[in-house]
Amino acid sequence: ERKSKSFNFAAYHDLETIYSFMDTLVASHSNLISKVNIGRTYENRTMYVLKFSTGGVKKPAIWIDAGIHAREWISHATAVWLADRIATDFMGNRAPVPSILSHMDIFLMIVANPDGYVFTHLSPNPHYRLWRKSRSATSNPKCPGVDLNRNWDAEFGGPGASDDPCAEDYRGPSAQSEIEVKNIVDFIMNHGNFKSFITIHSYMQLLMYPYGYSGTDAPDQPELHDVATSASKALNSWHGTVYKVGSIFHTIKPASGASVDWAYLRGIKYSFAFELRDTGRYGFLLPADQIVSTARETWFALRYIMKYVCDH
Ligand SMILES: O=C(O)[C@H](Cc1ccccc1)CC(O)(O)C[N+](=O)[O-]
Ligand SMILES: [Zn+2]
Repeated sequence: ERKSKSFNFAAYHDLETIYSFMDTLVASHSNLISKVNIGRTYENRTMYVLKFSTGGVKKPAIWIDAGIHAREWISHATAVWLADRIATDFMGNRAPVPSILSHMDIFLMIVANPDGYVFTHLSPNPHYRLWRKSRSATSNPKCPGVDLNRNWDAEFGGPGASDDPCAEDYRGPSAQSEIEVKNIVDFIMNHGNFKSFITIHSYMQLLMYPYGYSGTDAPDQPELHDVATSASKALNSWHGTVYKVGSIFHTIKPASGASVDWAYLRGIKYSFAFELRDTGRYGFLLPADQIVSTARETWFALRYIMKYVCDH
């Protein structure tokens, strides 16, 4: 039985509501969870990461972010549910969360692109609701925004990214030019002890690993493929949802400047990207009545990955 007060996990919420959910969660689990301000966005909103820790200094850490693409609302909603689940499993002494948290810290960023997320709530009109990028000024006043998943220093400017500000995969003027990306990079580099980097997107039902910028196998491809395959089986065991597993390049598309490749190239071996439900029927407009089942099956995969990382 969850004592998550009256928060409605089966609905999509705006930024203000997500931020107050975070405050409530921290307040009711002050021994486990803290809220870390990692900097501001282009439009001067605050970027928050939830830190789950049982103490110690710079324990090996796992990074999970959601919402780097504003329209992928199921990713933010899943991250909200995951935050509550990690807390309740820890408090309820439910394996494997206590043992994971005795060895590692978990950093969960529910909204990696706050400016874009707010923009998607301004109107149901597709121009707003289906916005993907950030909201920064570009060289073209008619086309603001950078694709924050093409702005990382990982083969920046390579295949699968555009130099046209009006393109959905506009990479920005230079690697880490976007403050939202720079804040995360600085946080992870300053910490210096991350073992796993997991980014949550939608849709297509995929569990992917590096590289996106090239079709060549990453040195750890065999192990990463095994972990992702086992994780997708754990996910499938719950509701029967089928995920495809593979490298970003071969599974969805070439993509340079992506966060997963950046993390892997920086030595964060266990780097993965989730593409949540569905496979196209609703796409980015996934009905709210699928939030909890999507989040729960995703937890089974994440739990597997975190336990694997903890054991290796
Ligand atoms: O294009 C993207 O950044 C993701 C695919 C992806 C995911 C992780 C690393 C590189 C690429 C696909 C999506 O989630 O954005 C859905 N879409 O193409 O709109
Ligand atoms: Zn995405």
